[in-house]
Parts: sequence; structure tokens; C-alpha cells
Amino acid sequence: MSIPVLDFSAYELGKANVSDADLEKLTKELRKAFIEVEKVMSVSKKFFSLPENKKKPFSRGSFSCNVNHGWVSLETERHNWPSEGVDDFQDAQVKFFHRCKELALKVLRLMAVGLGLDSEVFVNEHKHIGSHMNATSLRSLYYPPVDSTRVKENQVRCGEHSDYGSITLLFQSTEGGLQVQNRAEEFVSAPCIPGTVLVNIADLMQRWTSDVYVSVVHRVLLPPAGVSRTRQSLAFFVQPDDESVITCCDGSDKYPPIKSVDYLLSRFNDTYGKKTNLV
Ligand SMILES: O=C(O)CCC(=O)C(=O)O
Ligand SMILES: [Fe+2]
Repeated sequence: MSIPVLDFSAYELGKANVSDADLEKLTKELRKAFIEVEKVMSVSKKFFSLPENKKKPFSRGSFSCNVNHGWVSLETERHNWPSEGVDDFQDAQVKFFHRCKELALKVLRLMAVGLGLDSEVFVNEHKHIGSHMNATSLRSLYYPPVDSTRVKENQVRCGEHSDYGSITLLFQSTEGGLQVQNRAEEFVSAPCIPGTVLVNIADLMQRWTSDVYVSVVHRVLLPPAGVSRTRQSLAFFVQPDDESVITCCDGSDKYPPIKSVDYLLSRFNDTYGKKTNLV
């Protein structure tokens, strides 16, 4: 699976007017990037694994509507706070935090519309980003150069996990190293395209949408032996407001309602030691 790359310029930060048509187009692309690509991949895979005689009736050339439609058999075709010591650290981080917040709200709007929901459904539960009533955080990561003679067994840069909140905006340096798991449970390398922001669906969003938007398992491996390269990234972990109760938006009871802060704390306990039981 390749990771979809969308042009967000129609709805970029600071843009005052966005036409309904542009917004609708971007909403569809976003929905497709989050859901439909995987769907198409999986049905295609099913089709390809059928026996030859089941595929033949759908061969290219047998559709009167379009000569190019249809299946082509093999071999047919020839063709990633310190306020002292670093000037402007705090100022830069705070400004960046607010820009991320605005971008995240935009993405959340489109995600809601993409599900046929009111555009503000998710945004309404993210009213307090940047205050003590919301746990959204900006994490700045730097992975130092690696001395391959001192690497421990099975050591990685960041172990496989999915993020806890609604979405994560990830900004990565060009060295790469991030891998994301597709629905076939294979890890694929995320490309580092300058100027792009990687959007990860996180676990609360998966619960919220009853598994329509599925959270992504990801990891960062060490560079190959002998390669000392560093990695730097900025992760903006978007979390619903502490007191928001996340309930399946399709009205189902696939996941029981849970308070955002309770969910986050239980996940932190799991990550940092204590075990909690959640449904
Ligand atoms: O270095 C990265 O880009 C991954 C960081 C990450 O996944 C995390 O902190 O949750
Ligand atoms: Fe992560």
C-alpha cells in the first residue's frame, strides 16, 4: 500500500474563503485516503486470488462501455522546552502549537463531513486545545546517531504502537525511518515528502467512528548497521477535551462511552507500567 498524499491548499491555514466545491472535493479525497484505499486494496486482492477461469469473464475487452476496462492477465502487457539555552524555543513551540491546532481542527471537520456527519461533530469535542482542560500535546523527537557496535538486541527507535487520541499530525525530517502498518499487517515505510504533514488516525477516533477510521500502528526502526543517521520529528497529538465522553457516532454500542481523560490515563498507565482494564 502506498500512503496517500493530499493537496490541502484549498483549505490551507490563513485562507479566508474556500468554495463549497473545493471543500467537497477535499473532503472526498480525505475520506478516500482514510478508508477507501484500503477497501479497494482488499477487494482487488480478493479478485486477484481467484482462479483464472473465474477472472476470465472480466477480461479487458469484454466490456462494451469501455474497451480499457477489465482484467489483464500476467505477462500480457509489454511496459519521517527548554526556555533557556535555546533562543526563541518557547515562542517557536507555542506558535507552532497554535498552527497545528488550527490545522487539526480543519482536518477534523473534513473527517466528520466525510462520514456524512455535521462538520462540527468532532471539533465540538476539541474546544479546549491549548488549555488545562485538554491534553493535546506537541512532542518534539530527536533520535541521536546510532553506534551499531552498542546496539541492544531487538532495539528500535520507537516500538510499534498506535497513538491514543483522535488524530496525530506528524512532521518529519527527511532521514525517514517511520513505518506504518497497513491492513494486511505489513509495515511499509512512510515517505518523507518535504512540506507534507502525515496524519495518523489514533485510537479514540477509531472508537468514536466504530472502526470506520482505523488507528494506525507505526514504529521507527534503527537505521541499518553502519549507518549513523539521526531522525527528528514533531508529533502533535490531538486529544478530545478531558471531559468529553466519546460515544460511537453511528449510535452503535461497539465501544462503551468513555471519558477522554480516563481513556488517556489508562493508556499512559499501560505504556508507563501500571496495567488498567478497559473494554
Ligand atoms: O519519530 C516518529 O516520527 C514517531 C513518533 C511516534 O510515533 C510517537 O511519539 O508516538
Ligand atoms: Fe506514535
